[in-house]
Amino acid sequence: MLRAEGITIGTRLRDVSTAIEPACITAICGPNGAGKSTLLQVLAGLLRPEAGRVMLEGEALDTLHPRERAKAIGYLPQDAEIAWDVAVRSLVALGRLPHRDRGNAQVEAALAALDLEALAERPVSQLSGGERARALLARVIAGDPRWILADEPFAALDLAHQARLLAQLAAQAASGAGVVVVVHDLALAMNHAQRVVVLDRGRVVADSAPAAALTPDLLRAVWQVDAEWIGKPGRRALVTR
Ligand SMILES: Nc1ncnc2c1ncn2[C@@H]1O[C@H](COP(=O)(O)OP(=O)(O)OP(=O)(O)O)[C@@H](O)[C@H]1O
Repeated sequence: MLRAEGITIGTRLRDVSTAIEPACITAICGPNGAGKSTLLQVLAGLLRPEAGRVMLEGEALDTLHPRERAKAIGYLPQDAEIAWDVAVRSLVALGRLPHRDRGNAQVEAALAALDLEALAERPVSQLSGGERARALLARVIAGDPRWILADEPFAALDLAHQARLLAQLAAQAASGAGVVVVVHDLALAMNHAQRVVVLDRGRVVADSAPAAALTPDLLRAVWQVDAEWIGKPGRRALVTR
């Protein structure tokens, strides 16, 4: 379990508690500025809360050695910058740093999972935005973390690569990883997450199975939109009125 307990950071997060479970996909949703990225950074141990704490599998996250934390948690920031212009394969291999091994098998598997084999020798400066996003995610997956925290991983991806990434994240969850994604696409959360945490102005306003969390009433209260879900479970679409 990855547990946030009473996290407060100014008005960005106000007494936020949630328990993220392994072996499933949790979506964090909410309007712009709701605190989603802030919460993800806190869960990754990259931002210290003013009050509250994060517990990773029963231990306080801030007591773990940074290398142990990096092995356990793979974090993909929103708009990640790449400091060095290395080849894609070398970038993905950086995901093995906490393990202090080359992890060739994991690197090749991550390249394949994100459809990057043909780009493996290309310098990252010569990638499109979506290709770059896939390379950064491959770096996270190559580290084989027990927890994957990804901030809007689908934002730059075309439809085919979105579907492929979803399948990849679902496979990681099926093999036991806890997957947390920040998403704006509520249909994606509804259809593919097992759990949805909704933030509004720094507070948790829903934390449950998607259909119970993303009700038309909540969409109206939080996003100020009149909308309804159509279609069958697992294939829902959101229609605004
Ligand atoms: N470094 C910072 N210092 C102070 N306030 C910040 C900082 N970064 C973000 N904020 C503010 O904290 C609030 C939450 O920001 P956050 O990035 O977590 O929102 P978000 O839900 O991820 O938004 P978006 O959907 O626009 O990406 C916002 O009001 C934002 O302006």
